[in-house]
Amino acid sequence: MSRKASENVEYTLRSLSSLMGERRRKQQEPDAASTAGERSLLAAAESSASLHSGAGAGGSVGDLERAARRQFQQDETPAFVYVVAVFSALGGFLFGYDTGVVSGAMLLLKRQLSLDALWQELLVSSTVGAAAVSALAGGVLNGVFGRRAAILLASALFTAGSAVLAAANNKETLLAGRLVVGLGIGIASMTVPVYIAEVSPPNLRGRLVTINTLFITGGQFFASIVDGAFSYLRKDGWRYMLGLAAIPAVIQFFGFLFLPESPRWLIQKGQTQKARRILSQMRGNQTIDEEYDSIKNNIEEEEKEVGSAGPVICRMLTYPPTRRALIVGCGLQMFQQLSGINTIMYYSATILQMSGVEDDRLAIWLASVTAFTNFIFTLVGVWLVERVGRRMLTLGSLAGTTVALIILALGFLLSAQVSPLITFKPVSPSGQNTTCVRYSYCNECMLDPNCGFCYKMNKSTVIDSSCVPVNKASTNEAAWGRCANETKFKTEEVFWAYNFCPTPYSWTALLGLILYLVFFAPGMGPMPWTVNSEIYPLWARSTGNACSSGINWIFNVLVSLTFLHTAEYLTYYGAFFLYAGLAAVGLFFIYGCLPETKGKKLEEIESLFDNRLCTCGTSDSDEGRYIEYIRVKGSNYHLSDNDASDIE
Ligand SMILES: O[C@H]1[C@H](O)[C@@H](O)[C@H](O)[C@@H](O)[C@H]1O
Repeated sequence: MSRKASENVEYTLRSLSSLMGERRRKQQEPDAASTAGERSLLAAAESSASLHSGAGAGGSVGDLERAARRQFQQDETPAFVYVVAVFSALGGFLFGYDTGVVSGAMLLLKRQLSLDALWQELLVSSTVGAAAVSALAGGVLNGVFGRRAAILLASALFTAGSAVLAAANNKETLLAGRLVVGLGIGIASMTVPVYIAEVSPPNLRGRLVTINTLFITGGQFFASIVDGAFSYLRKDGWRYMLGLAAIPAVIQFFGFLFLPESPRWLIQKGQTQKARRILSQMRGNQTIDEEYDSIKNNIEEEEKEVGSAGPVICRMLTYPPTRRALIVGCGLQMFQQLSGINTIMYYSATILQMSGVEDDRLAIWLASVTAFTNFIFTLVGVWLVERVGRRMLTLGSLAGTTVALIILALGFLLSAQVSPLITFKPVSPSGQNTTCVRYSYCNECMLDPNCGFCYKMNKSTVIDSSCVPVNKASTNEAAWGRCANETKFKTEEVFWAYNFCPTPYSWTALLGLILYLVFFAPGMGPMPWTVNSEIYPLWARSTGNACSSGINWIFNVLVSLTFLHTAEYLTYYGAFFLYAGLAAVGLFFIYGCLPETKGKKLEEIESLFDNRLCTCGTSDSDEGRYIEYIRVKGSNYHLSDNDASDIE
């Protein structure tokens, strides 16, 4: 057992035996009510043990331990913790909404403000870029001003940004609004999981933090519905799409004016009375002495061990346990993005079009089915996280994601192999040269962002096919020729495919897409956020989360900006095989390096990183051992194999 872990056990035993001493002392005092309360608790535990084991009142210590555990689980968590978690998770909702809504808004914006490709790219990526910067800077903000101030600032930024976007009259103002919203997203993405983790009781922490990711994917789903609904409002529909985010932002802002600061941050800043008050509010009928002492001792110990001089990031990098935690946290966030979630979400409409969905608007609605799948399966993650634990959930999820990526890549590979031949080469009306006429097959034409595929169908065979320039103002039609007028497609019996090719293998890609979301959403989606909120000691928590969230956003930009180029060089199937390869590397990393944090107190988790990095798969870690608390005489006890015998 590591030094830190043994100190923890020692501390727990010390507090347990002193409280036991107190218990015996008090038994002799005429405190009838409390003795009766205590007896009833122990009697309940014993009778429950006998009931479940059939061993009678003298059942084994194991039975008693199990019964005590059951008893503890029946202890009510006050509704206040849930209220706090939900209000904080509105930050996640805004993160999801603002990153998701832009694709639909852009369809309308580019027409109304005649945006060229560069401006479209700027308006989408500026938010993610700003989020990366503010997530990194959010560490200092969190450390100095606290979690509550950071969340208030994020909701103020969301509100201001949404108002600017709704009222914008030119592209420059839009860019400013998107940057402000991005700053809010970055701060929220790193603060909310930390705040929720710090106010939650250990047995619910994973579930409550995962709710934040449920809100992210919920925000993305809601954004896709709003996109669909307002896409009918050709003029100014985008104002509603972008401005609606102000509503949850204002709710969160006013909510947080009344919600408390994280007790852990307050203890760190020496505001102990306030911290005790908030902690008891959060724990309801459970007393807080042990939790409070353990946070306080931990802070003092850390200060002795690591010191408090120099920037936190330097201290983190020179102190092996936090350095290892940082590598694990950043690695998880990096592999989340490298497995391509945002490309999959973004290209889901294309994948669906490959499967024969021709109507653009239908494709937008179907994309909301993708977002819905992501959302619903994140809910499965919320359910599983406290059952199977973070490690198993992440490993299972990434393994499934890798297989799904391979199926997706195979779908594209098969489609490329039967890609329709180009049989008709029309001459450009203006006589200008176009690269599109050079291609012989649809899959070459599809990878050129300037060209689209125009064809007719004879039963299930593609005929009279040509590769022609796309209309720069609307990718729904060609620049000239048979496919130049969207409204005439039906009468002329022609079809237009931009970014995809008609294929009989679309079902394989569709299967890959669905499997991808089913596997990714419960584990790889939420776990990087959840695990990062738990693995750093208090002094390093804001900085650790700032770095790992920054990595998440940096890789988010990198993957989305490089996807089209990667697809151009490696083709679609090459790009998805590449993601599958990266996900497989991630699988080894997680297998070796990610310890189980389920059920542990935040103060105990640091000791999981005492051993050499990447020995988790083989080490004798406490994996699978569930640490629970039982309340005896109104005190929280840490129940372990050693101390169970102390309980009569
Ligand atoms: O955890 C979230 C979630 O999976 C989202 O769907 C995705 O868009 C984000 O990039 C990710 O960080």
